[in-house]
Amino acid sequence: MTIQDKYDSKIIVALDFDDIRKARSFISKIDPNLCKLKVGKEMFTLFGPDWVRYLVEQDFSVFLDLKFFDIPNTVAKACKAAAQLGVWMVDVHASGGEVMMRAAQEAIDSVSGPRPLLTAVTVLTSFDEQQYQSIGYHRTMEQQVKHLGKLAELSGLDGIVCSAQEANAMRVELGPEFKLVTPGIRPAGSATEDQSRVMTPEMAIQSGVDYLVIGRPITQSSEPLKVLCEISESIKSL
Ligand SMILES: O=c1ccn([C@@H]2O[C@H](COP(=O)(O)O)[C@@H](O)[C@H]2O)c(=O)[nH]1
Repeated sequence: MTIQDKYDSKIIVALDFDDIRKARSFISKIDPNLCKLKVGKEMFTLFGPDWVRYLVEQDFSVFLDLKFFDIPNTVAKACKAAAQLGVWMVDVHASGGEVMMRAAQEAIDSVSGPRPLLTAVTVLTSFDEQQYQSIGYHRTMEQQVKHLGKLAELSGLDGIVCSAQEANAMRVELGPEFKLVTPGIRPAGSATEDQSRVMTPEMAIQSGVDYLVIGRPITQSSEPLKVLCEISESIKSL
């Protein structure tokens, strides 16, 4: 049984702050009904598991986005440790392969109580076709996302991290229950920064995405709460 999703928000705010006071100030203004939270490599490296535990204690659904990619035993142990923190979602790289993903799933299942969702990163949303080809894959990027999505499904995972641009095709390929988690979300007019495969929140929801990961357009704004509420409102009736 997976950890119950008590709150139905589809927005996951990427908490990529280097200053814990700023992160705490942002969190003090929101509540778990409004959004879920993602802790990635920066905040985890700076502030560690105590920061994750704190967010879980505040009743937020936390996505621990450390994108594990290593030999099966190492990834399995890391996933087990993540599950013990009480997070709602954790991820690995699908490129780690079926044996690694199955080991991660089994490790998470071995933890008593409800378990986190386990998702797999397909092709990073910062990649465009040219950057992707430069690392030597023979498939097109969309074929590769599809291939890794199928591999994640075969390995028993709950969903994938992909770009919203691939969501329609992945929904057809992977069915209605498989979770589609999409970074690279940019409200109209926002800077794309290092993201290549982007989509607006409204279009992403209409493409069948389950969860929108949004970082800088909210966290770097002078009015983060206002931006978050506007995005939340814009997808409410979709
Ligand atoms: O393919 C991926 C996988 C993960 N990410 C993470 O999502 C956020 C996006 O932040 P923005 O500021 O909205 O660009 C960030 O934490 C990434 O590590 C991703 O962007 N793409």
